[in-house]
Amino acid sequence: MSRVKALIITGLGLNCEKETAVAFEAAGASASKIHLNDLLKDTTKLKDYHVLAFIGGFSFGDHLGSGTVLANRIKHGLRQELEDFIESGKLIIGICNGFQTMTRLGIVPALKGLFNQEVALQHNDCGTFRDNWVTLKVEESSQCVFTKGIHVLPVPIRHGEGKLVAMDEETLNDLEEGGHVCLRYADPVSIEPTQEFPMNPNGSQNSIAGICDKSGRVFGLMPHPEAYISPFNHPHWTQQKINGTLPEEGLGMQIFRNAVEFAESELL
Ligand SMILES: NC(=O)CC[C@H](N)C(=O)O
Repeated sequence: MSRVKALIITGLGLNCEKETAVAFEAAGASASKIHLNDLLKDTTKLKDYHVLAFIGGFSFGDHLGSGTVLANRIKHGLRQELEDFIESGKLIIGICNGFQTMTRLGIVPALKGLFNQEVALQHNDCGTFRDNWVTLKVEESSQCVFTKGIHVLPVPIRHGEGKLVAMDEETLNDLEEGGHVCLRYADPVSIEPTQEFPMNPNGSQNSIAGICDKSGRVFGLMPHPEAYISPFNHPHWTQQKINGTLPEEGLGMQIFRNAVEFAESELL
């Protein structure tokens, strides 16, 4: 077990804490699950960790838009500590509702500094909640620490508000040119980014599924890598077993391994 410590914020309608903790632990870290209210009562706890995870779920019932209330609670109760955490070079991952929260908080992509919202995750173009597997193409030129060395990633999505929209054309260009785009929804055969539904489940601009800040250490994505930690999570695992392509572990683990390895080499 490495000395890397991951903090998973729980409570208030979030619901992916167990699988996210299992993923970090399988990658060699120790994972603590702390209720947001407990963290807000003692905000000094945050500095004891190397990796922070904002997880998936339905925080505050998605009222006022997914992630909005949670982002406000954090902005008003943990702002300085979060800024210090980021400035000290530590890692943050936001998955689904966590990504929505991070964009509302303005800690990703943070093109013009922290705590300015620059992108939004809007209602899916199809108008409904979607729950299906997608293929992600990794932008290998991105500085993202979490996606290093990965080329293609099959993962599930489950969200109603996942359409990434930049606040204006200039922001979209800056995202593209600054290496902030790390994941795109792709056609599973050609691995080319696509706007086509349901391969692109929400209509995200430029097929964007995940982005990072300029350091590559603050990362958010709509799909759920923590839901592919066992090879048997994949809907086609029996076929994969027959044709010899069943991986040894779920491919989502690569994201957590990258995080733990980076923290081990840079932060301990
Ligand atoms: N799985 C999730 O985290 C869902 C996020 C959010 N509640 C949505 O539906 O968009």
